[in-house]
Amino acid sequence: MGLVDQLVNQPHYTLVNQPRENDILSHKELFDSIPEEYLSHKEKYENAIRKTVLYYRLMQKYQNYKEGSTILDETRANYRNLVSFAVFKDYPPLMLHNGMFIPAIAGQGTPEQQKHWLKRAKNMEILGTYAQTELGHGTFIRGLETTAEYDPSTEEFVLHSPTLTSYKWWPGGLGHTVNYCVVMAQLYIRGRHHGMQPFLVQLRDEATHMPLPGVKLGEIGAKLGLSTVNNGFLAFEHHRIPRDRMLMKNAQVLKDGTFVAGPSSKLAYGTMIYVRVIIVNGMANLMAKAATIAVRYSAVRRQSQIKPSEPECQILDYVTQQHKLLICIATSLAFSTCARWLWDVYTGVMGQMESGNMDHLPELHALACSLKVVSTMDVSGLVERCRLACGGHGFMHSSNLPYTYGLATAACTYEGENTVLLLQTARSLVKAWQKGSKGKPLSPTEAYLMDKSPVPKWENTLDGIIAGFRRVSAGKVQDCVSKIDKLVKMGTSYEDAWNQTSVRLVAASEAHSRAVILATFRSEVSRAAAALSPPLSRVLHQLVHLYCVYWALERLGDLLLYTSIAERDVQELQQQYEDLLQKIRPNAVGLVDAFDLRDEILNSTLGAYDGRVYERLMEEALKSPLNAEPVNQSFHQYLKPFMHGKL
Ligand SMILES: CC/C=C\C/C=C\C/C=C\C/C=C\CCC(=O)SCCNC(=O)CCNC(=O)[C@H](O)C(C)(C)COP(=O)(O)OP(=O)(O)OC[C@H]1O[C@@H](n2cnc3c(N)ncnc32)[C@H](O)[C@@H]1OP(=O)(O)O
Ligand SMILES: Cc1cc2nc3c(=O)[nH]c(=O)nc-3n(C[C@H](O)[C@H](O)[C@H](O)COP(=O)(O)OP(=O)(O)OC[C@H]3O[C@@H](n4cnc5c(N)ncnc54)[C@H](O)[C@@H]3O)c2cc1C
Repeated sequence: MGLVDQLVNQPHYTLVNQPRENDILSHKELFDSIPEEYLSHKEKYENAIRKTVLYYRLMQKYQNYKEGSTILDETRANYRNLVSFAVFKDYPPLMLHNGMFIPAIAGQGTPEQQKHWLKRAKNMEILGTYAQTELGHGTFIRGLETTAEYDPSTEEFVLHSPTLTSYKWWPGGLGHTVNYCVVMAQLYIRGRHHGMQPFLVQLRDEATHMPLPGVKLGEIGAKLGLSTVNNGFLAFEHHRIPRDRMLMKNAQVLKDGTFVAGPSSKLAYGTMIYVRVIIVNGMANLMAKAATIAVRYSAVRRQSQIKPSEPECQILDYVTQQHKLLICIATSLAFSTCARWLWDVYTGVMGQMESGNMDHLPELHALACSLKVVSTMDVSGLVERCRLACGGHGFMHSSNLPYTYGLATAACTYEGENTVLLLQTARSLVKAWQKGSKGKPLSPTEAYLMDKSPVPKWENTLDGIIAGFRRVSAGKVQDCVSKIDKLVKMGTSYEDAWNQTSVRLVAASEAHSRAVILATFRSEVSRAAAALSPPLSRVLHQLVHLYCVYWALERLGDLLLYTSIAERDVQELQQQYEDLLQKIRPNAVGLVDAFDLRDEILNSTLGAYDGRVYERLMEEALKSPLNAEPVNQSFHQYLKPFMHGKL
């Protein structure tokens, strides 16, 4: 399906904008009469549960899960991601149920386990989360302390949290919502350690919802965002579960305690790769939402004059405002394009692994890490830029930009903290360099590292810019390898040499990611454009061009170091950029309208389609409980005595 077909006809569009009678968003009981900002911490959660039940009941009614259609396809349709923005400004308490619990069973369970548990989970008969992170460890998975000791005499695993730092900490929905979870624990059999394995554990009684004996549960408290996700803590006190609760698709434990290893110990980490792939698309959606809000507001808002003789102009006519916002439109398209490309890579590798071929897993891991990092890093920064571009009204919760920032920035940390994941990709790049230097073939996305041709004359074209970013990445990787080799030759251990080079390694990893993103965005749009009308093809190519030139200007230092770009090229690039802003400006509102995000999904006083910004801001202000009375009781209780010197 071409790019714009994907844009306009993505599955979720058919689901979200389906005929009125089936339209979930037409059910107004899903929405809040009182803005959730005015609810207490506890009320917010309870209201979120109310809406969750309504939302899922409607989803099950309207979004018929085709038997055999995997949760991966449904999630890919963006359906939940987009429509849930309408019902929940933050993510719902069941975000992890669909986002990780079900995918973990699908990816780690045997066919029998999938048959039994996936059905119950998809029918919402049980609710689950994914419990890996602990109070003391998030990144360093091998350092996690929760244990699962196999007892062959009873054919059970004994789960235990030996220390406070071993308490599971963060899993969404864990506090008070879910009654099951996939727990990642260190497996021991007769005192021997068999690595991290996934266990499907019941936490609460299915009838009373009371925590089971030996299970301690609670929520971790107020956070920067995601206030309705009910992130919680979990501790086990020698809690016993049957042997068949270890998810045994990859590794198995036989009745007598024999451990049968899987093809790779890293397969237990497979759910994280899947989620990182999904996050890239989620970021594209968040960017589309913020860009729609900020661009529409910038078309409505008039402020100051460009010429004294003229009326106040749309703030979108300021080139500085175009500089802030047009890259946001291009960024959303870039990441939605890359997300579909990465999803196809993911499904391809999963298919190969089903037949035992693990060869492409390392490249997929490196790609998933780097694209998850760059998409979350860029979108967090650009959503904040959208907020700032809307002045004071962008600071209002009713604009929905602060919430959108919270959703984006959280993803810089969860599913692998960004620095750590860039170092993972760097690990892959250094290994590729070392492999290529021995004449061995490299993976398709890393093959450019071995381009030893002389640095060509710089060209201010898309090909020239993409080739330039590849030169930067290859140059940075080579510098890292040289520094590490030099340190090791001086007697430094490889590990210390790696750590001393890690700032450069992170930069090399980001450069590689940008080279992949620019090339993918460009090629996918070119492929789609062939099927489009000339005007549409032209504007999409303008966005690709803007995206490439923007990042070339953002990374000038690197290009000056590793390519033959000269001063006059830079001047020309800057002019190209400003010309593109001027060309795209007339289509800016049409482009965000093409994201086709309904008012209910935008959930924003500034981004509504009718542009009645001021009326909506006032409507929302009057919903504040403080506006229910002209004088608040605190005047009589505190201020008046204080002002009269009596307090
Ligand atoms: C807007 C949002 C949009 C959408 C959202 C929708 C859904 C989202 C749903 C849920 C998201 C919400 C909440 C998030 C939930 C979580 O956060 S779950 C917990 C996530 N935690 C992590 O990601 C932990 C990060 N840490 C790690 O991954 C690893 O510890 C490490 C990779 C950093 C280091 O691992 P080590 O064991 O130390 O090993 P290493 O020596 O570095 O690497 C060993 C080899 O293993 C390879 N490898 C590592 N990880 C993987 C993997 N996942 N898959 C495959 N291979 C892996 C690595 O490459 C090494 O290989 P070598 O050949 O080089 O040895
Ligand atoms: C909103 C939210 C939801 C979450 N949901 C879940 C969930 O549902 N289930 C779950 O299991 N977890 C969940 N998490 C936890 C999340 O996966 C962890 O926070 C994340 O993996 C980072 O681990 P950490 O918090 O221990 O930070 P650390 O790993 O302690 O990182 C702290 C700092 O140390 C640095 N650092 C750590 N290791 C290295 C290294 N090797 N090299 C260089 N620098 C390093 C990091 O870069 C970072 O700057 C969630 C987190 C958030 C914020």
